[in-house]
Amino acid sequence: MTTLYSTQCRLHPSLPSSFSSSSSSSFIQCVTFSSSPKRFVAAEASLKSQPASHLTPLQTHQNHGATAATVAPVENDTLIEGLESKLSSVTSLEESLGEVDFEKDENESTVSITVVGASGDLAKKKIFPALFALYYEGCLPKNFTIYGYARSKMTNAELRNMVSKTLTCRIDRSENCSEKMDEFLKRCFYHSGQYDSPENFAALDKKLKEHEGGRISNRLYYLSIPPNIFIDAVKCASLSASSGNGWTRVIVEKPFGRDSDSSAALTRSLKQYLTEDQIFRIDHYLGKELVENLSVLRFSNLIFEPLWSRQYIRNVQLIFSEDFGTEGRGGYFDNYGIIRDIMQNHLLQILALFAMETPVSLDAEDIRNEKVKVLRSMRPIQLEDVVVGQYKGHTRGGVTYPAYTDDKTVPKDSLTPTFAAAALFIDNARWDGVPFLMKAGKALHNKGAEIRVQFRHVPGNLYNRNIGTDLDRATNELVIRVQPDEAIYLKINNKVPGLGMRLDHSKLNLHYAARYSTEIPDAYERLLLDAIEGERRLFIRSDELDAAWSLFTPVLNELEEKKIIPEYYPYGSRGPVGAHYLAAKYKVRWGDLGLDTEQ
Ligand SMILES: NC(=O)C1=CN([C@@H]2O[C@H](COP(=O)(O)OP(=O)(O)OC[C@H]3O[C@@H](n4cnc5c(N)ncnc54)[C@H](OP(=O)(O)O)[C@@H]3O)[C@@H](O)[C@H]2O)C=CC1
Ligand SMILES: O=C1O[C@H](COP(=O)(O)O)[C@@H](O)[C@H](O)[C@H]1O
Repeated sequence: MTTLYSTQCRLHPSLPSSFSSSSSSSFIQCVTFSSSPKRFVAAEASLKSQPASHLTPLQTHQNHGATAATVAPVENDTLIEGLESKLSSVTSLEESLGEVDFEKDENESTVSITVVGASGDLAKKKIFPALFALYYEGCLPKNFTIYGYARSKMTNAELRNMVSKTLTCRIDRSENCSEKMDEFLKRCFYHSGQYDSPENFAALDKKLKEHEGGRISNRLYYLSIPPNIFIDAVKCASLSASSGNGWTRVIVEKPFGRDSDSSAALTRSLKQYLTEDQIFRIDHYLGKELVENLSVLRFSNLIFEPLWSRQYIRNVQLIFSEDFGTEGRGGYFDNYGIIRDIMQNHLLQILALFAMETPVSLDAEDIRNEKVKVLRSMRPIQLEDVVVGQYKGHTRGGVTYPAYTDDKTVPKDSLTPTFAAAALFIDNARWDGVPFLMKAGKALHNKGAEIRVQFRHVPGNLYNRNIGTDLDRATNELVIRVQPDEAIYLKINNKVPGLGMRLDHSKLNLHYAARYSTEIPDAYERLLLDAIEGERRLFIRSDELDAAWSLFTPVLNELEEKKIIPEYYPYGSRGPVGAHYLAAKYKVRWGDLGLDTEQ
């Protein structure tokens, strides 16, 4: 096989002795890509004060390997059964799995990834599987170690057993899957400790140093713990387990506070121990393939950008729905509600990317500057422009679905919204008067996330007095289906073939499963890789966060102070009817009603 190589370099700031120290010294990381499966060969060289503009940004985790063959659905089942049987052998891993004998070259660097809260739901469900996927794809650096850290008592073997149960291989490239899993698990270790114990973190530091073997050591901490212990963990990691000669970064999970004040307090506390550059606030929706594609769609296609304004767009809809309730997370959820859980972060981030002006470049700061401008141009949200709902129990087909307040961790009289719809406006020249409608809910009839862009009427439409289709309703609509079954489609009016003249509303459809044979990476894969590479584009900067909270805090306070009673909707329904009145107030019809959907 011919192997093609290309090398790209990026400047990394190095923070030698503690989290908060600043240093003018930097080093360049060069990564060589090849078309062979082992395509990631990292070499790092020390360099002082090289201007970042001299460097090409890295784009590592795209597909550089050979294109995989499409696997027919019937074969997938067989493949999955095969993987399951391989997995069962991995689950019996013992401590004897042994540890990796890294080659020790002091000029090389290492990356140690510590998952703080490794015993928890997110770590098991998302973080370890994403790390394995990166390893499987050859995207992790050569010398890496993964540590799980939590209070639970576990041996390395027990952690490996736990982790192995959630690992899967790419369906389209399952070669050597169980060997890859074994290799990966050999790089996983566990350290039990308290989140507020400098001594326990010092013991972790000692173990990390043994793996790092005197080389340049880069450390990534993923805080997969409840927010009330973020600061304890950051403090201890900072004081006792930061890198001595490389970078130290911390990924912080949401929620970042519950309003402007608590968020600002969290940022202030984090900044006692970390610089802004070290904080990677994750919003996993930014790592989703179609959300990342938004900018590509807008800025690399001539046909969209000229239409992207109040002149042609009538309204924009951002819709999130889940067909299950808060099962198992009611304790967390009741303190936050759907507006904080989904709207203030995931949907607002999408809105900002959707509405921003063309950034100066693809650099993180240029993109984030544009997003902040959008957020700061937004009109304060009026209580009359918000509808809240809460799901109630429902029996269908002999199955009883619980009410939100049936959850034992939720107070019986809770008013916390599990559904919300809101109308938002951006008071700038591009978007003046265009309603951005958001809708998010749990325990609805389906699961999905999408962006719908409804265009204006065709002026003086020749076909208006026609002809099979009500053209007042059949305006163009661009739908970006983020999940599931990713797609981008444009609804257009088209002549029905035949001798007569009849129009129908059809779709130009870019359906990812049909167009691309590769599996779409999970959002956490992209974001973890970016954090390892120091790419901040998809992480939230503190001023973005402030602007997002400034927008939502007043209306959240008003909802709580006025004890607004949510509109109750049955589990599994389409949500409160109030959402339709809200849309109608702005002469909008929700695009996800299903009446004109998807042939
Ligand atoms: N789960 C999910 O789908 C999502 C989670 N998140 C966020 O990610 C973070 C982790 O989520 P998740 O894994 O669900 O959280 P968990 O509730 O599962 O907590 C993670 C771990 O933290 C420790 N822990 C839990 N509660 C406490 C406590 N009160 N005091 C000290 N330690 C505690 C436990 O480990 P031990 O007892 O072993 O120390 C637990 O295994 C949270 O900030 C959450 O909001 C964000 C998006 C989605
Ligand atoms: O952040 C969160 O996201 C999940 C939905 O994420 P998805 O990637 O599965 O769409 C949501 O269930 C959870 O309540 C929220 O905290």
